[in-house]
Amino acid sequence: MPLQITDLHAVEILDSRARPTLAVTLTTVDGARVRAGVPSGASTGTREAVELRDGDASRYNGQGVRTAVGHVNGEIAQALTGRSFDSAADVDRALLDLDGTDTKARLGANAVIGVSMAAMRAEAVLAGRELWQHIAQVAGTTPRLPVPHFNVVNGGAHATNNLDFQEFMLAPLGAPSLPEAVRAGAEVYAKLKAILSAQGHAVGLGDEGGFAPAVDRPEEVLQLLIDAVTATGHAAGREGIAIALDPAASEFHRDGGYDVAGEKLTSDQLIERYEAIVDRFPLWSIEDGLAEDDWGGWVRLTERLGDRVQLMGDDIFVTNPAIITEAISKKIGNSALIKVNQIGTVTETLEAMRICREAGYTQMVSHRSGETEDSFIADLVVGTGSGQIKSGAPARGERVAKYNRLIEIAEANPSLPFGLADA
Ligand SMILES: O=C(O)[C@@H](CO)OP(=O)(O)O
Ligand SMILES: [Mg+2]
Repeated sequence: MPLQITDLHAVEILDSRARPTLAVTLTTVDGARVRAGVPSGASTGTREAVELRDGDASRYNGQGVRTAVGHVNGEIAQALTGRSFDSAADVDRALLDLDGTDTKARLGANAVIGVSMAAMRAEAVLAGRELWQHIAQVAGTTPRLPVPHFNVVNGGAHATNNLDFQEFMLAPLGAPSLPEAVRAGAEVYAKLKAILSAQGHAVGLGDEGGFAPAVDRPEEVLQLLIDAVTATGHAAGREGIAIALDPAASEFHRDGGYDVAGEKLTSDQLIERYEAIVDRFPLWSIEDGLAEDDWGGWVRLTERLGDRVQLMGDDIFVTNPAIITEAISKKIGNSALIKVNQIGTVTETLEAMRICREAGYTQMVSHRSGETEDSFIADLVVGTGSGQIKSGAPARGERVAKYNRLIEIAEANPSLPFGLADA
């Protein structure tokens, strides 16, 4: 069914960090009316699509996002309304043509992704399908419920503590179902809070809803997580709850070295540190273990640890089909983090995921540290069957909106498989 847009409208709203972002409402001639909220990162890769954004909270001036909102309501609305598109992918192509840059810097990647997400939603409504079912149809994939990855301790750019590693996640790989995985995550989260409190730590939260204790050494945090897992009666490891890390190493890569808990490490020393961590803890995945510009280090990291753990590229790959293709040819990592606003259209996101699938790279769909209540990524992960999602802690509305949508899909579709997908 053709997609004929009669109205396109953006409004400036707030993200979960009290910074401006935008929501786009799209109406079709058939009366479908859908909305999409645009997320925004803090530890962004330098090669991400370029959003028109404001500065940090202290420099909030509303100018960047206001410009993006103006582009949706002006130039983009003018170009798209009244036209009939064969598909949401056609809308994405029109957006790319209209922007005319490689990075979406002119119209703003945040303006573009908002319209793109809304177009995919509208197409699903017109096809009479749930969004996840429609995405599976468009991508030619087999739907599956993912293992949620709960970021329960926040550091790096997401918290004001001195912890250099950014994310410590619980991955209930052994859970029998999605709702049970969410329940397990919530149980351990509550236990971790109790353990931290009992040890005199503050239990304030970082940007993604995880605790942000004043602990510097990553190994100490990992031990706390394992204590919380076992104290709730779960097995620590792949048969129960495993651990996933996102050190976000670009953020502590300075002057050619890596600053970890007061030490300056070379790439190889940091790789050795990861090997020791993998020996000692039930770690199953490391995202951005090295910096985005340390491609040589990434090759060695993959040689050393690629058979033992998932090595996922986020800042280094930025959901970019061309960069992922190059990285695959250089045997860098074995997995990609997938963020729709990193590349800027849903079509290119699905293309990045297809390239990964064909190369045997696993994929994890991800939120951003600045989020809205939009749960698009829950449908994206189910529809593409990629088997893994991260959406922060099992707390805070903008994070649980995604987990709750997954529970809703799981309850309504008991025959959907749950768990990791084959690479
Ligand atoms: O590094 C990351 O993986 C993300 C999401 O957790 O953080 P940000 O959105 O700040 O880039
Ligand atoms: Mg990351």
